[in-house]
Amino acid sequence: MAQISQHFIEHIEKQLPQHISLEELLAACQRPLRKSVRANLLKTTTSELRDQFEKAGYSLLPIPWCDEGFWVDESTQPLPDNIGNWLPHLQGQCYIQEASSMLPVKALLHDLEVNDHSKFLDMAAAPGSKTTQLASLTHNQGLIVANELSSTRLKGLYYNIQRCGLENTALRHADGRQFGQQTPEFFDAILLDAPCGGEGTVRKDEQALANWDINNVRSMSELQKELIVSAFKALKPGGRLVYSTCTLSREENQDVCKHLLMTYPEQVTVKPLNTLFTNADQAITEEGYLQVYPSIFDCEGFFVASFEKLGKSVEKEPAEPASKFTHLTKPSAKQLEMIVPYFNIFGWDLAPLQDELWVKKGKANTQEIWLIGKEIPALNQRLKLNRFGVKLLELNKHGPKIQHQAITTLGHHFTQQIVELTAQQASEYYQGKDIFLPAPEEPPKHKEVIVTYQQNPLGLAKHLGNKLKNNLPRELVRDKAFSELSDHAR
Ligand SMILES: C[S@@+](CC[C@H](N)C(=O)[O-])C[C@H]1O[C@@H](n2cnc3c(N)ncnc32)[C@H](O)[C@@H]1O
Repeated sequence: MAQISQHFIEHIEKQLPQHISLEELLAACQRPLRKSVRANLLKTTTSELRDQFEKAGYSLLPIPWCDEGFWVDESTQPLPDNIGNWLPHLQGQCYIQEASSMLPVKALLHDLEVNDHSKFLDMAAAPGSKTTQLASLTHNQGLIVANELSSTRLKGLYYNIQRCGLENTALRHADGRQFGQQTPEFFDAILLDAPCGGEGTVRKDEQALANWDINNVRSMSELQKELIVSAFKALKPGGRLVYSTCTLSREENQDVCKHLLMTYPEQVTVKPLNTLFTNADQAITEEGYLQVYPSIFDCEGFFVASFEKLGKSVEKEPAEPASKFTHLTKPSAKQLEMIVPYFNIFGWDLAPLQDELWVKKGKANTQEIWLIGKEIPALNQRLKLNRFGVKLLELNKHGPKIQHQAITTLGHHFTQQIVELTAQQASEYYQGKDIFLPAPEEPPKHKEVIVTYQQNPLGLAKHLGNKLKNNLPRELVRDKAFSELSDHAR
């Protein structure tokens, strides 16, 4: 049972809009949260994912604001706790994401024109539910900078970005408050899913309101105000800023938005969210923000506000560029003569992307070939990016070797050297095991093969005739990987 501090109850009672009853809110806080999942359109379709759940015996309910998301009815069988080890999850076809947390990206993209030059910033991005949602809905178009302050959480973000096949995302490990100064008026759209008190998460975390303290709310609000101003400065005139939290207190929501409006009275306007989805008006505030209480729509509490930038907020030119691509060089003609034919073996013609190839010095006399989007070099002049690009190859004295990240991120380009696995074999592959072939066959001339399951690339293996030698990176091995959801639901 959720423990709810009396101080919180007294505080929120004063702030509730007329149509929200305190009793209903407190009762909703005690109900367990419905689980929801979102299809990653970079790796599957919504209907394919629905089929996988329905085949396992689950009924699904649509989420009104997210066509790719659905609630999973657990009344007949619960979802397994270790759903992260389920093959479609490991392959990045789905993301377990709270329904209301799917709102901010929907608001960010609502009527927004997106093209290959669009620049997005996800200012507080880990563990990546919204970064991956954004890339899924924009089909890897443009460039996303995913920033995160916590180094521990950055690792999870990187894992999810790779798992979900994001090609266009650069990671940054910095305080979001730096962007306004370092990249003024640079991004077309910015999501600030701010660090917050998490009051809306009590249905999932019974302790979320146990030790509630107004002082924490106030200090969080100060940080959020600095972050929103930084985000606004980093936004191009005409650009879109979405501010969101999973908390309920006005101090961390409306007051933060008010601070932005008061700081830039001439340059900012609210984009009302009342038409974002059918029934959005049940959650709309008088300012045009969405304030989802756990008692409406039966999900987590969430707050979402959307703004448009009308005019410049920064007069000064940005400071000198911070860093250059000092550790990267362009491939030589000789290297290109090796790289391009090598990828032809896998059925991918890399020649049109030659301008995006870079060489980096690897470990022990190896060289690495990276594919780095055209927009990144200019951005890296301004910001020190921590991780970017897709590692395609390692070159050593034995020749080139294709890399795992190339397979999972760019797998759709590869048409040759493919071995399709059964569900059982795919689970064994993720468990780090070699796959013994029931009928030994002549190994192909080129022994490196891409293993797929349901046509989705899982990684690399070496075809030795009687077995496929597992080449999955050790850190991605999952001893408990499984293929059948229903077998694990008990
Ligand atoms: C609400 S969570 C983000 C959730 C994420 N957007 C998602 O959907 O998966 C807020 C994140 O902000 C990070 N954070 C805290 N202070 C920050 C700061 N000053 N700059 C950037 N990120 C910060 C936290 O570590 C946390 O990961």
